[in-house]
Amino acid sequence: MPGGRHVAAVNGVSFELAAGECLALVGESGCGKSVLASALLGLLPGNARTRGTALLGPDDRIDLLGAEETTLARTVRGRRAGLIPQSPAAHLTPVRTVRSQLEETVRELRDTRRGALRAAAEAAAARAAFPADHLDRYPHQLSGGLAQRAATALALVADAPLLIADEPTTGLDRDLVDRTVDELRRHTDEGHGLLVITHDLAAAARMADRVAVMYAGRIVEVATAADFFGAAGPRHPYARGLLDALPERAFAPIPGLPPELDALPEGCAFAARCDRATDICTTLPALTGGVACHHASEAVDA
Ligand SMILES: Nc1ncnc2c1ncn2[C@@H]1O[C@H](COP(=O)(O)OP(=O)(O)OP(=O)(O)O)[C@@H](O)[C@H]1O
Ligand code: NI
Repeated sequence: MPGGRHVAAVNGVSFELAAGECLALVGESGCGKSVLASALLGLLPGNARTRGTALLGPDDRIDLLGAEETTLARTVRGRRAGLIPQSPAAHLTPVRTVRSQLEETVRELRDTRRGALRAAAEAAAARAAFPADHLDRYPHQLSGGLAQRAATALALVADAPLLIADEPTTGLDRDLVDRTVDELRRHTDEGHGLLVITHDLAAAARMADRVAVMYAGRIVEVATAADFFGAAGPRHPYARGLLDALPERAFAPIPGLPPELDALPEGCAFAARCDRATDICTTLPALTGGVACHHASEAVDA
């Protein structure tokens, strides 16, 4: 960071994602979701440091955190791991139309004959609800929502075994959110792995097999979507707070603010906002059995 400050944006994160599975990563703004996505794809700024391993398999397993940039650029990004970026407009090539970018991707990745290129590009656009009569536009001629759908179409056409979608439905109205979510679910069911980052818990409930909740740079809970959104409910007090904040539930926001990432407490980062916190919360709870909370196994007042 400027001024030589050091920010631990993501810490001790560990999870698995299978082919044909969708994992939703949720959590408040600034908790480290996009940094995690960028780290996995080697897209962090040059002054960022990563530690650990992130294996992408099953064949030709590669450690995404240890791989050389040239390897990531040539063989991983776009081919083995796709990204729908959080700011899609900035990632589209400004001087080329959406159609030409889609066709180019098809041409690079598949052995498609010329006539089939156009059809493949148009099919991908349709899947992402990108209107065919806008295909010949340049990125600067697109609204935010259209740029979002263009990025989704590009990711779908690239057909990578792993797709990381960072807020793929921002700026879309509910109808389009549902269409996009259903299309991404279909993509997952075709055998792709999907890590979807979202603020939209309703979208997560609609598409995810499992949910990972991030708070101040750490994963504090991983649960099946059925448990998380169903009768069992989340077990981490923060995760419960996220659900309770929804208008269709208690509509009760979590009081307080998350800690600054350059001034994290040694213990549980949520303790200062948590009504269950006790002395033990000054030590860091490990993620065991899917939850990182000293009080997770205690009964909750309804
Ligand atoms: N290049 C950078 N240099 C320094 N700090 C950064 C940099 N990029 C991100 N951060 C910090 O890392 C933290 C995590 O940011 P990140 O973008 O991952 O959050 P997020 O969970 O994706 O939030 P949002 O939901 O708003 O997209 C933030 O506090 C941010 O200020
Ligand atoms: Ni983000």
